[in-house]
Amino acid sequence: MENYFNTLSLREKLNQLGVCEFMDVSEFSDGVAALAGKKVVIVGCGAQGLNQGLNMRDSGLDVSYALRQAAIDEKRTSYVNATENGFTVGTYKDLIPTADLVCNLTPDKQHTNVVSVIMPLMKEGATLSYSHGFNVVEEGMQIRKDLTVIMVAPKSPGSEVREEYKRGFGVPTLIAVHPENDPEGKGLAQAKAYAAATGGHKAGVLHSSFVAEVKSDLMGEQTILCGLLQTGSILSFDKMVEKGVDAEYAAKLVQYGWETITEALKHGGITNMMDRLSNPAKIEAFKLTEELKDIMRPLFEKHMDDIMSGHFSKTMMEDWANDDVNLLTWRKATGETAFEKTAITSEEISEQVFFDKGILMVAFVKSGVELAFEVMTEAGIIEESAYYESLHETPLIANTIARKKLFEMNRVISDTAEYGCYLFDHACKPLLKDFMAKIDIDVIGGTFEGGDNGVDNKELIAVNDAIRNHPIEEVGAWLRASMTAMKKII
Ligand SMILES: NC(=O)C1=CN([C@@H]2O[C@H](COP(=O)(O)OP(=O)(O)OC[C@H]3O[C@@H](n4cnc5c(N)ncnc54)[C@H](OP(=O)(O)O)[C@@H]3O)[C@@H](O)[C@H]2O)C=CC1
Ligand SMILES: CC[C@](O)(C(C)=O)C(=O)O
Ligand SMILES: [Mg+2]
Ligand SMILES: [Mg+2]
Repeated sequence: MENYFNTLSLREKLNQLGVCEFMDVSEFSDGVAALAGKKVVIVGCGAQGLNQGLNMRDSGLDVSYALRQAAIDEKRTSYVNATENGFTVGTYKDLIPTADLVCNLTPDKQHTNVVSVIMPLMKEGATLSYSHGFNVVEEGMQIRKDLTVIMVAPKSPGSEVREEYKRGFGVPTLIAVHPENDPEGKGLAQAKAYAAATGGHKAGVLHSSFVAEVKSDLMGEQTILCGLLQTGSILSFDKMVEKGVDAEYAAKLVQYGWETITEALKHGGITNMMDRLSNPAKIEAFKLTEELKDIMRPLFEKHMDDIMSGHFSKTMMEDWANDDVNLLTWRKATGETAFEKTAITSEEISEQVFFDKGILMVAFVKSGVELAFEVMTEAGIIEESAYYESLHETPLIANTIARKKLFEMNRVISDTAEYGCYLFDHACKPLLKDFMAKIDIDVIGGTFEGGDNGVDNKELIAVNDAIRNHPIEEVGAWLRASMTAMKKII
């Protein structure tokens, strides 16, 4: 097998990277009809498997779970999750031959093994689906020609896929049909029905390609979504403790700070997040952001370049073949950071205080979101996709840190995201050494001395203009407006 993306001509690479059409909610008027009465078998019952399955069943689809024999025999969490929720569970041999749609929701690392075992069991003309295209794009998995291959990729952790559905909504979702496997031309209709069954159509569906989804998803998770939140957590906490802030207070400010400040992104983008600061603090956060962007831009570009060339996937797969030595070493090191180990204070921190004492964290978010967006779009990823993979998903990942710090984030995200997160974090922290040496508690954990709160008018106008006119603010405004409009119609 060889990297599928790298087999394409430059023209075809650019074509597939540029596939991105925002689908109007009216395109989902058939709802789940294309899958009604069909047998849906999900392989794997983890973060995405369980939550997507619950949504699909509630949307009227016939869903069961095929688990590996050992998971059934040992009554592993996947088995318990599926059976306690009243789903039929069986082995691959029991269920795969009966399936019209097989949803492969096992970890990416296992896809070649799993697909090689289930493919011969699939009936003629059935459909195989993924929620991330790594196996097809980076490993070049070849799928039997009679099978249709689709992708329905929620831009969200599995837990929020379920929570949003229960609220009567959904999470933005990318759908695609693999151009090499659409023998009957039914892939798009089925992908739309699957997205509707998970609630994604109520939040915004992008008709994308396997290639565009993989390259943007890997970039988002490695940089702003997980990598930079990890780096920012560790550096912010360590700085506060070094400067004498109570460690338990510092731990709370960081653990809940990301969630609180990024909530402002959901409502009004970076503009709104920055507007939550006083004028002098906003100008200071802006300056810190500009410095951070200059320092980190080459690292963001390296991650994008390595993802595009296949170097990232090649080296991660080498680690898979080497018993995950890097992943496990990095995971252990994360667990041993002082931030992870410090209990949090019971002292209340009010919502505004997270902004006022978290100016550095605001700067980390702004710089990471903008850099990820800029570098992705420069590489040919369409703005809407880049928005979902940066600004939109940051608050959803921040929620996981609020639950149980970095451990929870790295548990909930996929194996590829966890690997990429550590890779970025280990490269980023040394890069920020000189920058962090200059940081004091006026921008993290303490009070910003804004004097009499006065600012220079011209400087404030220039800063506000720069914030509001970043391209991510323009695309974000209309995507958020579409989400709100859909919420109102539905
Ligand atoms: N995590 C997320 O929120 C997101 C994930 N995705 C994508 O969704 C897919 C699933 O990821 P995720 O939900 O994180 O996966 P999980 O790590 O949560 O694992 C899913 C399930 O796979 C089973 N499994 C593990 N190894 C094997 C194997 N060798 N054979 C068969 N089953 C196995 C496990 O059950 P058991 O060990 O009991 O057999 C587990 O229940 C991936 O493609 C990922 O990229 C997309 C968007 C977000
Ligand atoms: C951000 C990580 C992710 O891509 C996701 C939850 O969308 C993943 O692979 O887990
Ligand atoms: Mg993702
Ligand atoms: Mg991912």
